[in-house]
Amino acid sequence: VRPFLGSADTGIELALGSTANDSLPDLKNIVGLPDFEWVAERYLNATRWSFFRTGAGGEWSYRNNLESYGRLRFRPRVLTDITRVEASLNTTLFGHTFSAPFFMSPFGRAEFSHPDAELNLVRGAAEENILYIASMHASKTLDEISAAKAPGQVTGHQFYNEGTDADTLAYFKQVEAAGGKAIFFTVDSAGDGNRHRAARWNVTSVDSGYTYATWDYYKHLGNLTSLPIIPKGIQTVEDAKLAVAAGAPGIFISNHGGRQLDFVPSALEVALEIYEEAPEIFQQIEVYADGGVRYGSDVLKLMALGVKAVGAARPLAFANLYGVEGIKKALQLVKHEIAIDAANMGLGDVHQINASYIKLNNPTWNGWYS
Ligand SMILES: Cc1cc2nc3c(=O)[nH]c(=O)nc-3n(C[C@H](O)[C@H](O)[C@H](O)COP(=O)(O)O)c2cc1C
Repeated sequence: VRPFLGSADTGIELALGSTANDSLPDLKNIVGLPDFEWVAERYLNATRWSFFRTGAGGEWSYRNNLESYGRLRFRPRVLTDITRVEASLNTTLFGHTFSAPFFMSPFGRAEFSHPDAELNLVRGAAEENILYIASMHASKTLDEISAAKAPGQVTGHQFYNEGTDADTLAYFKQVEAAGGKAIFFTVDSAGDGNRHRAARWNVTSVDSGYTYATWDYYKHLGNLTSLPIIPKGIQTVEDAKLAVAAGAPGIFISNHGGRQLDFVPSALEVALEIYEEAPEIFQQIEVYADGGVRYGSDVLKLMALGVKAVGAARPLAFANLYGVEGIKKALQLVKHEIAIDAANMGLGDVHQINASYIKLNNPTWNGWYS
């Protein structure tokens, strides 16, 4: 067992270490996404903390999600005009324009960090014009989430195959009525997740049991809705190709935050595999990714390989301790980091990033960094 640096030491202990465990530090003292996790670990009770934090098995996938960004180096360019980079962040996803190439990944049981649960998530997303993808296992009902939406707000909705076609059709109709514009079909959870940390507190997956889902079933789902259906949980280039062949308008590279199967590749590793073996996929369809994203630089590394937009879940679950203001602050921090990091890489337009801005075949790629 080697020591694992879950979060870089950037001095939060020195600054906020005297905060009592039952109080939240002032939001103005939060300087980055990892700070919300530091707060949550001290503030939440063991059951709630363990539900959000858990990974599968020995949590190697969880750690690797965080650490793999640290193995890839940038190749920044200098003396280019970057003064308009902030204005370049707008990103169009499934035909709708948002303020950044960043979105909020779906997670269940948001009530564990705030009584208003998903209502804060959807409201914060609206105020910052960021895509929010609601979990099918949200604490609030879809009607409640829908009622909290701003007029015209575009949301995505996550789907697990857990019932009959009639149940699925009813859910899709509800999503459509709620103004949902895309379905994210979670495909990485065919079996239950082996979650030791969560099992100790009896808060393992909400989606347990064995799930029937095949590529034919994926195609069949297209008969039940006209919304784009994006498979969430793609982890190999083979499956990325099968998704294209099945007519998917997009794919979502994800390992469920390392919560389903231990020893699976991080999003960065999967994106690299697709980049090396079938780079045309990034042009053919929209590619989304998440897992361990905590800094603007993580977003940029995935985008350099061709990923269109990048998500995070746990940081938003923890930011929700502060309600809507926490969600807004988290989204503002990420947007700002993406912009200033892109500027320091010499990018006048964040969407011009490509693989020449990262060092492929770096000797540290296969080694541990921390
Ligand atoms: C507490 C929690 C609950 C989650 N619930 C769902 C879910 O209901 N559906 C789903 O597709 N993914 C779910 N996920 C996975 C996230 O959508 C996302 O893929 C992953 O957490 C990203 O990694 P990150 O938490 O390191 O950002 C959940 C993740 C967490 C942490």
